[in-house]
Amino acid sequence: MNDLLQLQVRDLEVQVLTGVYSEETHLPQPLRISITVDLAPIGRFEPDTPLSASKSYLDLKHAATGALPAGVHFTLIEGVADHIAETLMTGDARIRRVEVEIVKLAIAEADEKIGIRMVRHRR
Ligand SMILES: Nc1nc2c(c(=O)[nH]1)N=C([C@H](O)[C@@H](O)CO)CN2
Repeated sequence: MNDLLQLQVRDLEVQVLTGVYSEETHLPQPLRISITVDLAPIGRFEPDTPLSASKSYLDLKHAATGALPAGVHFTLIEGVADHIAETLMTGDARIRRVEVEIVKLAIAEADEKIGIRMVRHRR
């Protein structure tokens, strides 16, 4: 069985211009975004192992915030997920798999969670 290091950011609330319908196409709306990235870990992390031996989980947060293009409307939240996955994959060749979950907060009528989970593997 292969060893695995997963980095995560969970429940990040981000305002994104997204939506299929005309009433959604002008204003950003809140998405709750969670990301998991799979890496092959080094053989052992010692107390003094530097960050360069792993990957900063802050890079995941950046992919879902600052790296999203301002002013671009994503018709589907799948497009948001793919932009995040591509930012992470192109930024670090060690990443083997990216999982992005997005909940569209504005459409919940009670406490239900409506959205997607996308998994992209490096090819
Ligand atoms: N798979 C998806 N289904 C739907 C999306 C989406 O982005 N991906 N979006 C909508 C609408 O924008 C909806 O949220 C507005 O109420 C519907 N289905």
